[in-house]
Amino acid sequence: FFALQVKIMAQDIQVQPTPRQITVKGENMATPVTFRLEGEREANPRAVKLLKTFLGDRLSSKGLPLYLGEKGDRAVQSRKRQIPEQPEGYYLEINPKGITLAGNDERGTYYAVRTFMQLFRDNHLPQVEIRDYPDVRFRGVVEGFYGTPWSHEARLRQLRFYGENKLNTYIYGPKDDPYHSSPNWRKPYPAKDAARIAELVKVANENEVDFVWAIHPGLDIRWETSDRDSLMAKFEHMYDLGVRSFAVFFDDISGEGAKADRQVELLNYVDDHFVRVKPDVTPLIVCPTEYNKDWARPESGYLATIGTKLNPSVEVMWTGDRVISEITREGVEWIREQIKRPSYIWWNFPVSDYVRDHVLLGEVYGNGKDIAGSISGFVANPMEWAEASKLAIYCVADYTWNMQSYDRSRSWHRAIRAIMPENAEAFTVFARHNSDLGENVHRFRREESVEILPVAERFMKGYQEGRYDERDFLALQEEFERVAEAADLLLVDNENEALIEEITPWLHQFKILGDAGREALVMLKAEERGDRELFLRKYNHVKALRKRSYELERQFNQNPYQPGVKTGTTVLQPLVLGIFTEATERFNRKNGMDLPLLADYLPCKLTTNVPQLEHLPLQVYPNRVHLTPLLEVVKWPAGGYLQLELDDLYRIPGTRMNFDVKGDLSWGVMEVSVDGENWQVVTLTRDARGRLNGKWEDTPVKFVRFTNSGKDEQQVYLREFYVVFS
Ligand SMILES: CCCCCN1[C@H](CC(=O)NC)[C@H](O)[C@H](O)[C@H]1CO
Repeated sequence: FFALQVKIMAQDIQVQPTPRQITVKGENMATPVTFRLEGEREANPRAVKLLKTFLGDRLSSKGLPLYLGEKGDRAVQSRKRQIPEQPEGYYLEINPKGITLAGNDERGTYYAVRTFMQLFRDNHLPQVEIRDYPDVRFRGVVEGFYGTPWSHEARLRQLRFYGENKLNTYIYGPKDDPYHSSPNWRKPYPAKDAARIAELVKVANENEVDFVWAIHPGLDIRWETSDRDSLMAKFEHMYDLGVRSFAVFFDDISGEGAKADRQVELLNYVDDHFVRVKPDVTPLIVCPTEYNKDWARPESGYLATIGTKLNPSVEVMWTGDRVISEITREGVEWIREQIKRPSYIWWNFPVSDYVRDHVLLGEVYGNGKDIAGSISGFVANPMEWAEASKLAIYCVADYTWNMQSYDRSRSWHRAIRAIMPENAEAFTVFARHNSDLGENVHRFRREESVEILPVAERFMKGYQEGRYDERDFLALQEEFERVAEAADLLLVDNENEALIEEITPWLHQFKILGDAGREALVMLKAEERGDRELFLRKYNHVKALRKRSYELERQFNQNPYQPGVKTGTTVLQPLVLGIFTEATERFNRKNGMDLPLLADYLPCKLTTNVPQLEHLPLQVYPNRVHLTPLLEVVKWPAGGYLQLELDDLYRIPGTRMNFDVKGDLSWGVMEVSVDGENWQVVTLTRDARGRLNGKWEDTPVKFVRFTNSGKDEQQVYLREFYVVFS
């Protein structure tokens, strides 16, 4: 019986991340009024500071002894053999004779204190022994996305969050910071920015987080000593600010900067003449140009060069089989062969810079639990929404510390309670329906609205076949009510104002979705009962809600890539549209009316024979359609075309393309057609910024296409491509 009881008690002891081994040694004990701290002179000063701040006036020269220190320190000598050998491992013991917090190294001691703080209750302490250590050596976040870099305050909050969750790495590499990348990577930071970096380093150290400063020189680096010296000088400048961990990113570049042997020569030089001569700098990290298997060209010999010529101590990053992909055992073993060392995973989730109108709040899943042996690090690339990214980061902390025990749902629920303790329920509803990315260029998708999906599918099928289960109807009604409630509760929540500020546009959209869902269900019943007056009232209400939704789309989160605010796109939005459409069509038939359905914009179909454009989502507005811009270079073959087919005949008062091409654009031809057979050429003029503009005011047309009519493949950046209709 006792063993069972002990087991039950072990489960209800919640420590984050999940420790490797907890043994309950007896009943809970009363929390001592005071503690006598032993070992503070030798122990990790950051651990001492954290513990003393936490215990405050419970510290005294009398009281229960609390032994703190690293393996070899006198205070924890008697427990030396109990301490795990692994880096950052620790041993924790609480019993009526005393408490031991002993690390295998300084960080281990710090983590023992963090665990103790989580176990602490004012009136009782569990009698436990914990032996714990992380699966993955380097764990954390790489701020490596395109778009608005995180604010200084957001970064400070992140570093404290990492300290609480035993993440030990933050890599500073925002693509749009001009001092990280071109044009100013050669220049020192202006004083104000430099002071902020120095503060980040200080707070990172307090939280036992390595602040890794990354440089992204590849867009315009010249393989001469002058640029090598510029890079060295910049690293010295960062060293003077307190930075002790460095990275070089060669991702998303082409041309000169992408040459493997030149990169390796530079990296080995930096390793030999900077990293290894400084007494306290951690191993250099590089993000290679071929950073995923999809882009790896065996014939280029790029990875082979990295594997055979790059100093073995340099860490090599990897995003998996594709730019955005789940990390599998097979995948990490493949890359390990190529680069002749474990890879340092750069996981491109929850980054959303290619689906900027979505927030990604879903569970962290799909990565192997058996990859720890083949990787040296695992850092997540987050969204530009720092607080919202904490949900996934919390789960990554859990997963990378103790893979075998990782449970995606348990971790996700704990993350929500950690981030929004008061409104955890409301935030859970919101996060459930804001997790998928929608159609996107990388074709990476996530589950969304998992619980309600079977009910929604069964209900819609039943409704269309003329009989549905009333219980399903009520379940959907309940869900839409929860959606509306959650939105309002979160909009007035003040426990995490930074988070609410980030997601407010999506909360407004979520409220509209909840209201529209409930009203669409009322329409359905009114139509069934033949209650014309009520039906028309609710019909108009839903259309008004839809219009408000569009207005939000154009007011918030404007950016040149995926402007707007999408929520519940995979299940709830289609469900509302489906119910509204079916009810309205039935009403029209029964009453000889022709109420228009929701102008779900003018449907517009894209067809193309340019591989990279095949799955390009369109941004469609009542009178415009935009192609989603692409970050990577597009290879446009000779004869390659892109065609937009409209639902009706329209004039085209304006069309604009920006391919970011300095040179000749005469290979590009724009044509329009009524029937898709006979085409007329549209005259294009090139404006001062190199953009192509055109219009077609003659007979209305149904098709617009753009073709590379030259004989060579063209390489362009799809910065902007839109067509206005009227
Ligand atoms: C240009 C082709 C798209 C690449 C997209 N990657 C980038 C580079 C990268 O992944 N490096 C490892 C940024 O980091 C970005 O955030 C992330 C996802 O959009």
